Amino acid sequence: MESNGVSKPKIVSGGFGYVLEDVPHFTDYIPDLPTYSNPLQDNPAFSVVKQYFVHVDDSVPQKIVVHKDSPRGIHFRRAGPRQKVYFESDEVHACIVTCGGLCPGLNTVIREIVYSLYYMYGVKRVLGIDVTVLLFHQGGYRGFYARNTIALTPKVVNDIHKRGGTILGTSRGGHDTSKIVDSIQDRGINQVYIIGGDGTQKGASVIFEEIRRRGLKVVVAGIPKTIDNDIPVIDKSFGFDTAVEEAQRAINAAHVEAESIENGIGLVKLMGRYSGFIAMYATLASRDVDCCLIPESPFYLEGEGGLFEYIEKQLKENGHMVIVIAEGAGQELLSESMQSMNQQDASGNKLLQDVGLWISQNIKDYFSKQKKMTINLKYIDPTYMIRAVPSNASDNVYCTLLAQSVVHGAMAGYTGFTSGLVNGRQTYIPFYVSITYDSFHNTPKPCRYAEHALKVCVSFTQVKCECSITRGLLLDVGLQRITEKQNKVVITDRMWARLLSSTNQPSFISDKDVIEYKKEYISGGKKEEEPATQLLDDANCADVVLENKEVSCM
Ligand SMILES: Nc1ncnc2c1ncn2[C@@H]1O[C@H](COP(=O)(O)OP(=O)(O)OP(=O)(O)O)[C@@H](O)[C@H]1O
Ligand SMILES: O=P(O)(O)OC[C@H]1O[C@](O)(CO)[C@@H](O)[C@@H]1O
Ligand SMILES: [Mg+2]
Repeated sequence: MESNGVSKPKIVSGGFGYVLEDVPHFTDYIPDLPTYSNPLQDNPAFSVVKQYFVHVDDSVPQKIVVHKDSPRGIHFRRAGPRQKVYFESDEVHACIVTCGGLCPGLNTVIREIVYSLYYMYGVKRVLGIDVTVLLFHQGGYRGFYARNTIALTPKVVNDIHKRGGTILGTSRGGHDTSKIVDSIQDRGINQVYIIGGDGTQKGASVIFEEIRRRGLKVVVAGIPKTIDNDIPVIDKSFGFDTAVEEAQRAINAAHVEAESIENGIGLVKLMGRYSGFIAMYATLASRDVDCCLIPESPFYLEGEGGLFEYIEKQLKENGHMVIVIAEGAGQELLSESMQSMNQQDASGNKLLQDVGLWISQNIKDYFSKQKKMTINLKYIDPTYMIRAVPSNASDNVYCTLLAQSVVHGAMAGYTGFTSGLVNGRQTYIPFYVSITYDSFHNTPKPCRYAEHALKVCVSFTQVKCECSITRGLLLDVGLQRITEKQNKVVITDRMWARLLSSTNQPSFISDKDVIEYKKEYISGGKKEEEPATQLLDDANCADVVLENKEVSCM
């Protein structure tokens, strides 16, 4: 199972191109573990449910739109309770940690993990990794090094879902794998629930590898969190709906302001560092927005087809307009006109310059210099408001299902996985480690040539790469399902077309650019193949999955 101390993906192949990307299990590295009957079978709430336990062979397809001859493609293990569990109730010592930025629903997930452990599995020892009770606020991974934790009981977490934020606190940076695993071992923790975004899941994955290397019976399970909805594979991230709903209030205010004054422009900046999902969905939901600018769709200001021309036209025709801009949009324009900051946060994420202020100033300057018309621009920045609110009803239900699923998986002895919704079904998605084992150079360094082959043949543990660099040697490949790349709005997809047709804004791209974009993203040109946008009705169509045979990467 191991290559250079890193576990390989568990891939199970079946008929008609069926591939199961399975999750690790204790039995992969600890022999002769005892099993126990699942206590849920005596729980009156569940024992009446027909076929309550998930069949061992149940899996969920990643792509549900298929053609007559499509192979069955990639599948994930279906989440849910198993007949046999690998822990006795009083043996479990669980802990929960929240990392990265805030997101509506964090407290709901914490609450529901505690409730599921207590009331479904009779587990009484659950810790929150948190030292916010002390002077030094250090939640997140940093919290592992501090000696302070908080005991989480149903009473403690009873009404936390009504509050925004996370009762455990959070942090960026400061991930030290061996210190974290030492702390887990010292405290006798055997189930670690890690709630966080792409960075957090990468951190969880290396924690899992270290735990496995030490041969510990400790589950590491992730719950994906990101307000930007930039985690691939899963349908959408919890808190996203709440954020979009909250953004409506800012857009409404911008619309009211703009409408009430001559040549009024309401400009709203929303979160979305690299992915414009919040801006796109908030725009589609509102119908008052005349222009939506996102990181995935480059735009320009001056000249024919530019933003200024469109603003002028809108103001002449309607007397007002509303613009929504994602925080990561137009960053290349900003760095052209301002000194590039190149600063990073503690986790290494690039700190962005404020595009909202920048674009407001540019619009004002343009109209005052051109003396074309007097405009009235109101800039609204609800950035943190949309993520600091408690989760709405549908996100609360979603968080509950995620939490219950992750607890069922942990009790069943699965580990090294993230719990996620795929095509409306709860699943367990393996972390894997983002590594390509380059047997030519005999190093675990990622080999970009092999990664290229991986793009074509993602589901197999070995590919033979014919490129001149690796000279036909076999390469072991692994990929980090959840964090291998960021989920982004695909601007050649139907959803972005729907947005363009609802706002009537210019697409800012020429036909030539579209052809180039398609060449790069769609036809497997120099950039990787882009997945269809998640959250789409036409997403998740089947790709052709190649046979496990030689793949040319040139
Ligand atoms: N490659 C990595 N390996 C190990 N730990 C990491 C890695 N990337 C990030 N982390 C750790 O994960 C934690 C959270 O990362 P980050 O601040 O990027 O937030 P995130 O989980 O991506 O959430 P958000 O959605 O807010 O960006 C930090 O403590 C960081 O040190
Ligand atoms: O200011 P903070 O807390 O680092 O978080 C800001 C970032 O977090 C996110 O919400 C999620 O990554 C981004 O959209 C945003 O840029
Ligand atoms: Mg992140």
